[in-house]
Amino acid sequence: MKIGIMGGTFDPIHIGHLLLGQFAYEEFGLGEIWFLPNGNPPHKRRKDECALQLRVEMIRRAIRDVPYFKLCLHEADESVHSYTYKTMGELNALYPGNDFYFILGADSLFSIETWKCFREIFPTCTILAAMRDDKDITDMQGQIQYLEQAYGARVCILQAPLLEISSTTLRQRASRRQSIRYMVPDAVAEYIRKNHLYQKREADDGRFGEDSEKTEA
Ligand SMILES: Nc1ncnc2c1ncn2[C@@H]1O[C@H](COP(=O)(O)OP(=O)(O)OP(=O)(O)O)[C@@H](O)[C@H]1O
Ligand SMILES: O=C(O)c1ccc[n+]([C@@H]2O[C@H](COP(=O)([O-])O)[C@@H](O)[C@H]2O)c1
Repeated sequence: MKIGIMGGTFDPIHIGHLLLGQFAYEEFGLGEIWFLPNGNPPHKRRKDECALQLRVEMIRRAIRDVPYFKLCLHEADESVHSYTYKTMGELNALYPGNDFYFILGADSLFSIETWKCFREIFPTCTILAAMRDDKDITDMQGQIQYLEQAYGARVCILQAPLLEISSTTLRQRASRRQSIRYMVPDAVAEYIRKNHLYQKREADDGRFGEDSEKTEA
C-alpha cells in the first residue's frame, strides 16, 4: 500500500495539516495517511508547548471521521528525541510491503539539510512538498532539483490550497481568547476550550472560541 506520513508537532493540529493529508491522498492515490506526532522534537522547545498526550488527543479528535486517516504513535515517546531518518528507517523495516510518502510544507523542505542524518531519509520515502508562506513555485522547483541532484532525493510538489495558518498563530489566538473556529475542526476547538490549553488563566469565562451555546437572533 502507498502510505502518506504526515509528520509534525501538531501543537495544535489544524486544517492546514488535514488539507495536506487529504490532497496527498487524492493526488497520489495513497491508501492511508498516517499522522505522526513527534514525541520530543529537538528542534522545537517552547515554554508553552502541550504535552504529547494532549497533542495526540487533538489528532484523534481531528481525524476520527476519516477512515483513511490513521494515528501513528511510532514517535510517541517523550523520553527520547524524535528523528525522521530513524523513524522512516524503522517504518520501512516494520512494513516492508508499503511505499512511504513523507508529506511536508515548504518550510520543512528548505530546512531539511539541518535535520539529523538527513541523507538517510531520502532512500526511505518519496517527499511530497506543499507550498507555504513566502516560497513560490520557482523557489520550490529550484530546491527540489537541488535535493534530487545532490542527494538522489525523490520529491514531488503537492498541489494543495495555500493557507496562511500555523499552530503558532493558533496558540497566540487561543492565549488572547480569540476564536479559532474554522481553523481547527470543531472537536479540536472544543477540546482546547474545555482543557484551557494555551491559556494563561485557569478559569474559562465562556468567551473563548465563541463556542458557548448559541442564542437565537
Ligand atoms: N498551512 C500550512 N501549509 C503548508 N504546510 C503546512 C501548513 N501548516 C503546517 N504545515 C506543514 O506541516 C508539517 C507539520 O507542521 P507543524 O506541526 O510544525 O505545524 P506548524 O503550523 O508549522 O507549527 P508551528 O507554527 O508551531 O511551527 C510541516 O512540514 C509544516 O511545514
Ligand atoms: O529528524 C530531524 O532532525 C527533524 C528535524 C525537524 C523536523 N523533523 C520532522 O519534520 C516534521 C515536521 O516538523 P515540524 O517541525 O514542522 O513539526 C516532523 O515529523 C518532525 O519530526 C525532523
